Amino acid sequence: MSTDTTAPAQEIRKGLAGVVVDYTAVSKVNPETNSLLYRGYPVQELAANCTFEEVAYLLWHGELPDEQQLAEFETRERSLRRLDERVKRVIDELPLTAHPMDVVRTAVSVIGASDPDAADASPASNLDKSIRLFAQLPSIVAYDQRRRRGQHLVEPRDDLGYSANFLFMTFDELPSEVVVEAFDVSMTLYAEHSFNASTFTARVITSTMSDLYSAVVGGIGALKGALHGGANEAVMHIFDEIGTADKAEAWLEQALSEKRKIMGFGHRVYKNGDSRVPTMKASLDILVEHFDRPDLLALYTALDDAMQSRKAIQPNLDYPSGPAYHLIGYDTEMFTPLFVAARVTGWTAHIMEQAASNALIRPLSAYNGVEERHIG
Ligand SMILES: CC(=O)SCCNC(=O)CCNC(=O)[C@H](O)C(C)(C)COP(=O)(O)OP(=O)(O)OC[C@H]1O[C@@H](n2cnc3c(N)ncnc32)[C@H](O)[C@@H]1OP(=O)(O)O
Ligand SMILES: O=C([O-])CC(=O)C(=O)O
Repeated sequence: MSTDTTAPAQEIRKGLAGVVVDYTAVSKVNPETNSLLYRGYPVQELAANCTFEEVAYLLWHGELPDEQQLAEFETRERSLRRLDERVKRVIDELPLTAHPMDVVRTAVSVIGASDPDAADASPASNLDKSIRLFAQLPSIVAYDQRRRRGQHLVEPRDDLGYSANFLFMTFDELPSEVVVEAFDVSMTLYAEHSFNASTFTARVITSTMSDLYSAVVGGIGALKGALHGGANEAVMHIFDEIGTADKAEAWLEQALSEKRKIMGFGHRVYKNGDSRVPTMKASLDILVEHFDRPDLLALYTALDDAMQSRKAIQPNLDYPSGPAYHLIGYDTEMFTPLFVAARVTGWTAHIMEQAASNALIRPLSAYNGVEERHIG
């Protein structure tokens, strides 16, 4: 059977590699200068000087909040943290065999289905929904982590900031300042990254005039994959597989001979290193010191060194984030849901941007199936 090999009118860029599909004012990734700007601010400056709440506000509003705006925003966020009984019931119904990303995806879906204003896509309503998801995702992730350990739910505390409360709800104790800071930095670094696969998914869904919750659920589905957000979990599985630093080189040799992708390395846009890695690595170093785990740092360094001499492919943000979340105390399967809690800010900023200047996203394909034929 012959196939239609008609040459397409335009060059096909597999995976849309290098294709510019729209403008965005949310963030700028510049691989040439190895920089990442959120609304014009270098992400390193935001990580060093701002809380994650301020960064979320910036992504949504385009400007950092002044003192009063921040106080109002914090009060509102803290008032929305508690989960509805229905969301808790649905989480309780899900088997522990379900991946935590499936739990988060389902919980967001339930929040959307429970919102009588789900279909209202006005800017005010979308902002409202974004703040609610921002406030409730930590409660969902913390609850799921705890139920997997047979522990009871810990209610949020509205005298704590976002990251301190997130960790408190997860571990039922007040976290040390060092840990809160490292976690907060990771949230800021994970918050936004232009037209990555999950954000693009959310924008495609928004472009059909679907609702914000549906777009976020789609984003979660896209983030789950190991080539995207799922890599932070996969990094830790690799570390477990390798065991100790002295085995890293031989492990890598074997993995590459089997044509395996080494998780936490490589990037579609950055080819000379991910702009966020030095900041997250500095936080990892602090956590290693705090938890006295030089062995983990040795393994981190050994695999990175081996990868550099063998392939010269740089680590991406998932490489330092995975071991950082491990040290903080999360189970490996919870790492990508932590990414969701951060990235919901970027997704929703893009959803609002797409909705404000919409065009249905519908590319073309070149046909390479069988030529026209007829029945009989
Ligand atoms: C927060 C984030 O989402 S960051 C991304 C997280 N994902 C990962 O860490 C998964 C591992 N990395 C990868 O699979 C890739 O680097 C991706 C998917 C992130 C980027 O992929 P692409 O831009 O499509 O790069 P591509 O796959 O074309 O790589 C170019 C070459 O480098 C190789 N390469 C890239 N990354 C890796 C890796 N992690 N391990 C081994 N080889 C790799 C490819 O095999 C390819 O080699 P080839 O030319 O001999 O075929
Ligand atoms: O930009 C990408 O392709 C992936 C990434 O690093 C992110 O989403 O943070």
